[in-house]
Amino acid sequence: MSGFGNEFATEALPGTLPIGRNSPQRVAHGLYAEQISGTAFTAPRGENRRSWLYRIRPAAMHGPFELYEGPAKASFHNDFNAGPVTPDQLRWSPLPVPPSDTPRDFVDGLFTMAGNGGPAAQHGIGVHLYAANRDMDGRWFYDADGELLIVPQLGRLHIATEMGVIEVEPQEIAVIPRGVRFAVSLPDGEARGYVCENFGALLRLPDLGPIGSNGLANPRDFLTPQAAYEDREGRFELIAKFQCHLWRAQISHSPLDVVGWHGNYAPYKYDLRRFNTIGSISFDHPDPSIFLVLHSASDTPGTSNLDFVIFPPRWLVAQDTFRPPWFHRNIASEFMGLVHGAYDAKAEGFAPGGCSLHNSMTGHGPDAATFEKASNADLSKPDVIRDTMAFMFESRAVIRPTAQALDAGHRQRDYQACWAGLRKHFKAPA
Ligand SMILES: O=C(O)Cc1cc(O)ccc1O
Ligand SMILES: [Fe+2]
Repeated sequence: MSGFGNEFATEALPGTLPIGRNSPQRVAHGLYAEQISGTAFTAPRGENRRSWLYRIRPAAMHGPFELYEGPAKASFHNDFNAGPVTPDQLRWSPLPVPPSDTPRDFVDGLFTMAGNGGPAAQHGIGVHLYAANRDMDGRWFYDADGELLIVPQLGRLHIATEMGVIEVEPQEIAVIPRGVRFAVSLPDGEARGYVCENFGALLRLPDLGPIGSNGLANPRDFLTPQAAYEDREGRFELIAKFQCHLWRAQISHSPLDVVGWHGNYAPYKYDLRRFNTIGSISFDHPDPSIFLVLHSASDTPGTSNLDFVIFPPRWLVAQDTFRPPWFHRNIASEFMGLVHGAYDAKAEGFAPGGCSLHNSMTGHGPDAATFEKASNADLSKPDVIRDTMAFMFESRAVIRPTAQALDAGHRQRDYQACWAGLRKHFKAPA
């Protein structure tokens, strides 16, 4: 179903949805009615999100939760290192996909890189990578701490959720709302990518200001699944992330048993290749806010808890301009990843599947090779950047790397050397 944040109505069996009410005395087909709210009941109408689910069994039915002891216990968390945080520029090579004798499903394949804030404060983000080689089989996961923005880099994901099935491939994204239960299987046998866990206000499309009523990510390109349900019984597992910790409970049925639902709180996907990129047709490289796909607002207007920004294929035509990203220091903090191709500010070292972190006021920008090339480029011709998809999770607060990210084998400890070759060109006039 097409549209961002629409009021959807969908049923896998005809006649499931009650008409003119949400909670009739008896629901069709012997189903239970259940509401899931993603915003305060009294949130302004334009921001209010909730859905009504008509399901075989209510979500309350499962065993008691105990702390989860599986592999993700150590690697997937919100322990963002309360101590000193380095202002160094940081970069990592791709997280290796686990070997076949090390089974890791989507949840156990999560590896927390960095973050800020937390679910208790209801602001901030968790930045995670995943590398998996197994389907989630007989177990489902939900994150009570935040919505999950999933950015696949390698391999497709088949995400079966309470509200229907989403299939995504690299260069697409999926967003799973806080609390919605799901299982991920891997049609290609293995998968790797990035996850941003948003503890703050729900992701939404940005205002467009003078751009007008179209452009950037267009609402109709966001897709929400139609209802699909499983009627399955057995000895299964429900994993929850609740206040930074993972929990597990026995469940004797599939929680993906929603036969019909209506509302505006639902998972969705978006193909980043549909992004209508807007840029300079005169001079100067614009601020990267022009590439904003989705954002999570903070209490300060214009200053986001999270901006999800992409760097897609585009033409570069600006005259008398250094065309790649400039050297800069920002108040905001930037975690970058590369889904596909090469990034125009880095000639080498930023590989697909890799990531970098440039925190508040840390100087960064084009590497030495990119600077030399772009400073001498022939600007009489347009330049085209093809076959690329980089992205940024940008946050108003410092994105604190975890101890395991700083210690990781895939960290590039020589990253700063990419600027060492920048030569001194200055000559004072005689
Ligand atoms: O490569 C980066 O650091 C991201 C970035 C890109 C850009 O075009 C302008 C500013 C910026 O931070
Ligand atoms: Fe930057």
